[in-house]
Amino acid sequence: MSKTSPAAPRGKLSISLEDSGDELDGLSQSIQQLSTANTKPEQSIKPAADKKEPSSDDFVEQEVEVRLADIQADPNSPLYSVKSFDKLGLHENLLKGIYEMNFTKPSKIQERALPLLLANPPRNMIGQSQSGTGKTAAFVLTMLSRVDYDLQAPQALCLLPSRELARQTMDVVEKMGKYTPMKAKYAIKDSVKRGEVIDAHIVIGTPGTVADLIRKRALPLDNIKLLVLDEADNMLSLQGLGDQTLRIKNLVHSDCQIILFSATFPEQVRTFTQRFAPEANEIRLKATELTVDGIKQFYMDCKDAQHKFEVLSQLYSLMTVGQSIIFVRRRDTAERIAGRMTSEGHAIVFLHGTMDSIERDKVMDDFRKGDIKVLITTNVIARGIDIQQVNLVINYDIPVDSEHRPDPETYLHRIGRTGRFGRTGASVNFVHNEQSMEQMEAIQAALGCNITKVPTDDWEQARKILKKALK
Ligand SMILES: Nc1ncnc2c1ncn2[C@@H]1O[C@H](COP(=O)(O)OP(=O)(O)OP(=O)(O)O)[C@@H](O)[C@H]1O
Repeated sequence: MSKTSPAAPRGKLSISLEDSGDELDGLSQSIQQLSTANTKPEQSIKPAADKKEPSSDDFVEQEVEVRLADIQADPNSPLYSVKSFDKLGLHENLLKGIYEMNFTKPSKIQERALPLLLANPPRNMIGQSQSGTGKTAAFVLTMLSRVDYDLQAPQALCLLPSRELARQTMDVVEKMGKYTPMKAKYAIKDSVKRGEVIDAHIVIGTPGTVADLIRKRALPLDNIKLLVLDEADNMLSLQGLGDQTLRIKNLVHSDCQIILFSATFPEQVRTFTQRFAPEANEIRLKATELTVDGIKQFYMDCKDAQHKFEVLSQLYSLMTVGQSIIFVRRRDTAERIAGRMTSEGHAIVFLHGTMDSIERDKVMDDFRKGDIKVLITTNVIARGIDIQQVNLVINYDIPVDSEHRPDPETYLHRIGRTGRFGRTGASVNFVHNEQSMEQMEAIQAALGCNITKVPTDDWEQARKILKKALK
């Protein structure tokens, strides 16, 4: 695959996503690009058969695009960039895939990370950017650019924390790689037949299954030149998947390019990430830059645990919500609340980690298609899941870590299921006693964000506040 490669950077780079550098100079150029970018690439690629009469959906889509263009022209936005995709050193077949996905301009993380990721000799990367700002495209395009399509063997291995995220990432790989001869394969539960040896160029999986396949010699690692960890802080956390991830990393060549991406890199994993990906180029956010402006954050003060359910039920009776995700701490709570909501006439499904693969896939597919509007779940899908129609996230239980300490990272990932790529959304936290109030306040202080009260005794007022935020 021929590639117009940008000049390789000299030495290690450490960038803050908010540093301005050449951005102001590029503003007028960027506005010019926007006015042409919106029409040019899509028109040349979309087949004529796609043309149809405008429907109300088109107007919604157009509105988002116009707003997105404004946001992408704002130097303070994480979606801002000065360059177009054509200037990032990508192969034309990948550009075709990108434009067919209706991406017109890169986001800040894409613009900054891609030239570093594609430079030769390959260099490790630790990349941080807010939720919903397009990190997936950055590492997917790197995998698709780096593999040798003439070699039928796994060359890029992408590890992520959940089956659902693996499936979503595969979808992006297939769309972006549509005009390449790439082969990609899952390494998730029930995806590889007994006796099968994976020969796909790109492998996407969860660490447990990947480790298992390596042990069974079903996943050869000799040609792996790229190891990607999405949700890297989670993949490296010692209470979580850190052990398995480290074992896998120790089995790949020492000169393999290591790419770590996440919206969060808490202090306690920083040293470990730097050891895991030595000499990496780093793109970091400050603690105060982590929240996404488009997500309005609220809380509702419930009288006790029982009242939380009444408030939830009332909320869904009064509000017209697009799609929403309710997060709870425990699997049994998810099932119990789904049962009670269903008996009260609300259409809701649950998803958690002990369900079998077929059930999980069906729930997620139904929710993604929009057949189901409300999903209640645990932290299993707190990270990475991208469903643009989700405009409300409810923290039925405030997120805490395994030692019951407030967990700002999980909070950020959970609320980040809405407000994707410049869209607006709302999150509502339920507090019901002193402890949960303190936990929420600790999260608010850690992130320096504003969480506004919505009354539980004046539903007309509550409806107004939330309706405005959900617009
Ligand atoms: N340049 C772009 N132009 C338009 N849309 C984009 C662009 N890049 C990404 N998107 C879209 O933005 C959404 C969010 O992207 P993505 O899922 O990669 O975010 P993320 O940064 O990985 O978020 P998270 O931290 O939650 O995992 C997706 O729907 C994706 O298709």
